Amino acid sequence: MSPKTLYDKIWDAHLAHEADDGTCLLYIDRHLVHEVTSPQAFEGLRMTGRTVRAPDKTIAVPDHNVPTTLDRANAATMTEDSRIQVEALDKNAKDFGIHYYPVSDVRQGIVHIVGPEQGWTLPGMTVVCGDSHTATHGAFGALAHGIGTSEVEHVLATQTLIQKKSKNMKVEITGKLRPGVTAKDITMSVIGVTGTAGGTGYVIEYCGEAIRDLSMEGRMTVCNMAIEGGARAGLIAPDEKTFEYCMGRPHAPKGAQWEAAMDWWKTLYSDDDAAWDEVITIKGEDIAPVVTWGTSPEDVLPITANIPSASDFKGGKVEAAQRSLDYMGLTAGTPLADVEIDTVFIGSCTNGRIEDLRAAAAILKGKKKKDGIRAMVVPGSGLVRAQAEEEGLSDIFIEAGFEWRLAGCSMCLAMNPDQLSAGERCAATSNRNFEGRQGRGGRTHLMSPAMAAAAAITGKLTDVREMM
Ligand SMILES: CC(C)[C@H](C(=O)O)[C@@H](O)C(=O)O
Ligand code: SF4
Repeated sequence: MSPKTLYDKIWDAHLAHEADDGTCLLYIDRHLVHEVTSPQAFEGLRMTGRTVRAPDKTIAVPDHNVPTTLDRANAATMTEDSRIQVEALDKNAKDFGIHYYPVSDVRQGIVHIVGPEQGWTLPGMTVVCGDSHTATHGAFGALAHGIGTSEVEHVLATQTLIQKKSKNMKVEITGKLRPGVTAKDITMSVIGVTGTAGGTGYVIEYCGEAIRDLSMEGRMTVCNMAIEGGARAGLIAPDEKTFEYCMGRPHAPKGAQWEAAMDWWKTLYSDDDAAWDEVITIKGEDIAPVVTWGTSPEDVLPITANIPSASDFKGGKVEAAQRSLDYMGLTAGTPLADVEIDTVFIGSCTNGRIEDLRAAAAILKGKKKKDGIRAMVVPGSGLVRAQAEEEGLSDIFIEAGFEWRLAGCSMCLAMNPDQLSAGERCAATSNRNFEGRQGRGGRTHLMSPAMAAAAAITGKLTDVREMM
């Protein structure tokens, strides 16, 4: 048999049909659904009298529009548009008989945090969701694609997806990370190297010692941002950590089924002599704690750097850099560590898991946020919130002056009441920083949870290593 990459193996195992022009039909193991990209898809089924083909493999949860304040059970906390979308999901989940975690359920949260947490996401699966950050699930060695609303309807109706095969890219992070450097710094640094278009046409497999050393939470952070680098999906080969994370989860296989699954999961790695269309290697020791200065995730620099000038760039990027600097209200040459912030947001599907909250709490313990800073921690799910409370992390956040919220996408994007106002500058642990992402005129600097916590204390972008 010819050698295969992990992507090739999962692809081949799910290929239902291949047409002469290379268009393929893939079988889908898990379909995750949220309230933003599903209403028209369910409407499409209704209009044509179709049902959901595999309700047992279809899992829905509202996340983008839900308020995160304690009074959110009161519908008046939502805008009209949000309420319509959430109520539509409530109704569609009931009418079509799919798995559902409503706002009132402690298991509710961001779809990409709930899937793995409940054991829906497992190695070797194909996972889709009408959401670009479905890439997150690749951390389990699952082929996880974001899809559009018409594809959501197609998967609901047929449990298959029309796809063309992508190329294989290997991104290897060798050796160890230095202290203060996290999964978020890895994934942002990779985009700093490849650019936001570098992954276009590829599925990326992340590997190397620094990736192996990451927890499952960290691996999810890395794969989460594969899409920000333009890739179709991100993948990490499953290993003992993956199996241990999955074992005993509510929807993971049990007993003999677990053993059978393990037989397949253990074959899920890229063969030694597999062919790669592109290989990128980064030394773990070369990665620093990074922040973004501009309005694209590729605008990444170590926290010790200065704000660049437009003339540092070439071609079309010159104008883009100037526009970014103007929008961000930044002056070239200023040290990044001198940039003052107004707001801190710790959360999102990139960094809203328990380990992220632990990392932020470790920096904040016994300290207070700077006066005048608005700071919030938004756990990625109700279960993350409960665990953080049990571990005493919520007390650390509250004593430091943070708001301790309920689960949702929150300030990651401006679709719910948690938003920046014009000109407000935010240290954010999310994954996108384009103009208006967190609210019209809002300015976003992306970074790790530990870096965001450090910024809350000083009121500026801060090198977390000075606080360790
Ligand atoms: C609303 C949704 C379609 C969108 C996505 O696909 O990523 C959102 O989750 C985001 O992060 O911008
Ligand atoms: S947390 Fe942000 S990136 Fe993740 S799904 Fe929600 S809006 Fe998208």
